Amino acid sequence: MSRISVIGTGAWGTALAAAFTRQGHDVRLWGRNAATCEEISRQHSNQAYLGDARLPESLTATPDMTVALEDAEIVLFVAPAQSTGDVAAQATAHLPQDAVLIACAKGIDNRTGQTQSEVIGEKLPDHVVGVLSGPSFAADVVRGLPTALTLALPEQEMAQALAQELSGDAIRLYASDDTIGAQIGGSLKNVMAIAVGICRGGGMGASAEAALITRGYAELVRLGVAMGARPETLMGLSGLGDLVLTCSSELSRNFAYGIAVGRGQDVSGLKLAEGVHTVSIANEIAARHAISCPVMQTAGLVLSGRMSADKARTTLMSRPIKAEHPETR
Ligand SMILES: NC(=O)C1=CN([C@@H]2O[C@H](COP(=O)(O)OP(=O)(O)OC[C@H]3O[C@@H](n4cnc5c(N)ncnc54)[C@H](OP(=O)(O)O)[C@@H]3O)[C@@H](O)[C@H]2O)C=CC1
Ligand SMILES: O=C(CO)COP(=O)(O)O
Repeated sequence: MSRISVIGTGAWGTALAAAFTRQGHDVRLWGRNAATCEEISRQHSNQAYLGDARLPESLTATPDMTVALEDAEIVLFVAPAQSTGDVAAQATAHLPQDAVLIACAKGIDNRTGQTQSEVIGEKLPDHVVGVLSGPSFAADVVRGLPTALTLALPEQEMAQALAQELSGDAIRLYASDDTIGAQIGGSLKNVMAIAVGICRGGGMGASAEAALITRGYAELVRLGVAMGARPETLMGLSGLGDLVLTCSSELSRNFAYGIAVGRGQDVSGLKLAEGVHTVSIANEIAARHAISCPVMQTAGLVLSGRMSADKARTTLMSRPIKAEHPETR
């Protein structure tokens, strides 16, 4: 049994906290909203983010970092990607010396281009920093449905030991030492899911969606490898696995966001879609590495209002004809 602290009382933080509590760990949640913390601790629900899902009675949440992080052995960072740096800075004064930190948000810091583990590592340089990522909807995990994820730590043995410790009936963890690779899939699949959503919302057909997923995956691999990911990691749960989930279910907020854009609907009230915040920096990084990413680039243009969904379709369809796998020829 481990003492786990979870930073973030949104859908994913709360779902992970519930799942690890059910697996017998001593879990404490931190959230910035005192009323949500009170609801989790006393009513065992988080209506705003997880509707009627029932949380374990022994799970408590607090807006006080000192209380949340007391004696923590493992700390999961689960605030939205662009706020990870802020919450990591807030945690500095309260973290036990040996706590292992795990980045759970999916996105690239749009000020620095850093992955989540790099952001955390910069603020908290004396700690081991790992990554938890893979195909997993909070709505499934909070209900105890089976999920498999990648747990990456800088050393394989350490990852293996922690994967063993944290796996249980509902969460099965696969160990990896590719911390960069385990974050690229989760960050870029959000952008691809928006692109595929635009295609769905624009009524472009299932064949076009399959083409976008496949060509989007080719971009994800090209850019991921340039950023330091191992190709096999991108083929795994945190890459292909998450791309498949997010591009095929309307439970995905990124996919749903894309659908709304494709239909020409107002997106201002929609839930967090991390791809919207990652697309520009991902395109910047691709340009820096001279990696061709037409799907991501087109998605960026549509999302910033500089291109219509129809124009995106004709742009992608009229690109020069080329080999499917130029790198193998
Ligand atoms: N939902 C899912 O199924 C999954 C999500 N993820 C990833 O987890 C991350 C978090 O997503 P998720 O929990 O779903 O998001 P939600 O939108 O459900 O919740 C976001 C939470 O973060 C809080 N928050 C927002 N800004 C800040 C800030 N600046 N400082 C501290 N807390 C803040 C919000 O608090 P408040 O209520 O006060 O606004 C809220 O509790 C994302 O990167 C997402 O991609 C990964 C796997 C699955
Ligand atoms: O990352 C997720 C599933 O693995 C959740 O996807 P959305 O953020 O698009 O809902």
